[in-house]
Amino acid sequence: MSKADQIFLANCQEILSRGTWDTHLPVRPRWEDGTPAHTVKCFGLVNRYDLREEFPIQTIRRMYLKSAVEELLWIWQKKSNNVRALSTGIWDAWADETGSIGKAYGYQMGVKHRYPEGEMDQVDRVLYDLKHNPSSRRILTNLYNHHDLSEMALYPCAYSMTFNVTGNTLNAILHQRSQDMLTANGWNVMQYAVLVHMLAQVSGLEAGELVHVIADAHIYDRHVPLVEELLGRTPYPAPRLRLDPAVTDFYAFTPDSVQLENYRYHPLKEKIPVAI
Ligand SMILES: Nc1nc(=O)c2c([nH]1)NC[C@@H]1CN(c3ccc(C(=O)N[C@@H](CCC(=O)O)C(=O)O)cc3)CN21
Ligand SMILES: O=c1ccn([C@H]2C[C@H](O)[C@@H](COP(=O)(O)O)O2)c(=O)[nH]1
Repeated sequence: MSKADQIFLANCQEILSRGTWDTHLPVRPRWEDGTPAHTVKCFGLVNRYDLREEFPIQTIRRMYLKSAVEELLWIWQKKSNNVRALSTGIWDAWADETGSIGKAYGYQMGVKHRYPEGEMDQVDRVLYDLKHNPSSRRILTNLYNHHDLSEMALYPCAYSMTFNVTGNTLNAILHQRSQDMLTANGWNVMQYAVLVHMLAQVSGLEAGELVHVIADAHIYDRHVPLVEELLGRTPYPAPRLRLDPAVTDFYAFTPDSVQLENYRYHPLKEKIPVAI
């Protein structure tokens, strides 16, 4: 049984049974028809995924790993904030007429900062430190730049990665301020697990643990029946992740560098509506 399913189902069970509804509060997100999108939530979930044991991907519904990796590389490798650089339409609702989502995500990754070693952006600083300063306790990225928030279409949700090298193992903590459990929990976990695998491979390290810290873990009102359907399912074993072993430069990975072996999943008939 996939560990990612077990964790997701336990989180959802907890949110539905012990969570707090915001039905009586004014909320920002809307459904496509303009109705306020309310949620039930738990605060402060911490989930640990041991990437040495298995790849954390859900099997209780089909997960689109290549699309999730495409979005990850859009942010971390292309450092783009334009949805025209994405083949899926997942960000279209937040883009302006030029396709831009403002100074969010990839834009922040591409900003260069001055260091004694020269000018580097956040991704290049991580790659440099993993290679040259593996004992450093300062290897982290942060997209939550208060100075630019007013120019972001959506404030970053998965906003920080802290990397830590222990022996020959690369561990990481993903900090997330807000998590739409049904749409994006499995999506964010599998894409950041792939990132840890990619960074480990190009740095001569082994991927270790991914710790996911979620401040506001919520289920939207219209997702509750779908989550209840998923809670009744029996997960399959996790598939194996195959990352193209020939890639030694982070900038050479593509969504096709990632393959799943023996991915079995349950079909989900309904399309998941996303609150905007
Ligand atoms: N309310 C909300 N939830 C989110 O998860 C979310 C936002 N807003 N806004 C920004 C991004 C966009 N995200 C998204 C949006 C849509 C899918 C989605 O439709 N996923 C489908 C299939 C994708 C595909 O066809 O490749 C899925 O079944 O996982 C995933 C992430 C995550 N983020
Ligand atoms: O990677 C992502 C991006 C977004 N989300 C979700 C979390 C929330 O449901 C919305 C953002 O709304 P806020 O009011 O700004 O919190 O998008 C996600 O889960 N993962």
